[in-house]
Amino acid sequence: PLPEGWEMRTSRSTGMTYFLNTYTKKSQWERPEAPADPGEVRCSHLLVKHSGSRRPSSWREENITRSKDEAMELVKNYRKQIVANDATFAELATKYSDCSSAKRGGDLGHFGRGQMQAAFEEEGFKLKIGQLSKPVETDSGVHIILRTG
Ligand SMILES: N=C(N)NCCC[C@H](NC(=O)[C@@H]1CCC/C1=C\[C@H](COP(=O)(O)O)NC(=O)[C@@H](N)Cc1ccccc1)C(N)=O
Repeated sequence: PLPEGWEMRTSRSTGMTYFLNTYTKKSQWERPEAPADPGEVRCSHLLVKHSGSRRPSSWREENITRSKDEAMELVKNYRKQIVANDATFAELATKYSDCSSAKRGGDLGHFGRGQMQAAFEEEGFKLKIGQLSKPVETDSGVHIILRTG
């Protein structure tokens, strides 16, 4: 079968088979090997900054001094609470995320490729809708990402 998100079509002019990415409506001749790239995704994230963050300050804390290891521990703990249904992603992001998106339960809206830092983009585009990422490190700090759209 074809990987997720692709459809097989026959060219009306040449009768040749081609493949359509049903998300971006782009087509290609080669048979796809991987699920179709969604073009853009919608994600929420919970960011825990640390002393090595590119901007070690946030709405929560003027001067962030925790170590990267402490940030990683916090993120793993938040992830455990979400997976155990002890708290929702939005509740924890609203309370603890060092990103301004905390005000929106962590929602970043939709974004395409080339907008976010590489590690964040890679994970965000890899997640299925509704899936929670493992901890992801960027120059901003340590994130957990929830794909919502
Ligand atoms: N929607 C966009 N295109 N906004 C520009 C994103 C820039 C991009 N940001 C990142 O890659 C990380 C991952 C997600 C958030 C983020 C970092 C920072 C926090 O880290 P800091 O910059 O203090 O190091 N939050 C932001 O940018 C926020 N404006 C994101 C946002 C907040 C509210 C509503 C929408 C988006 C980058 N290329 O640096």
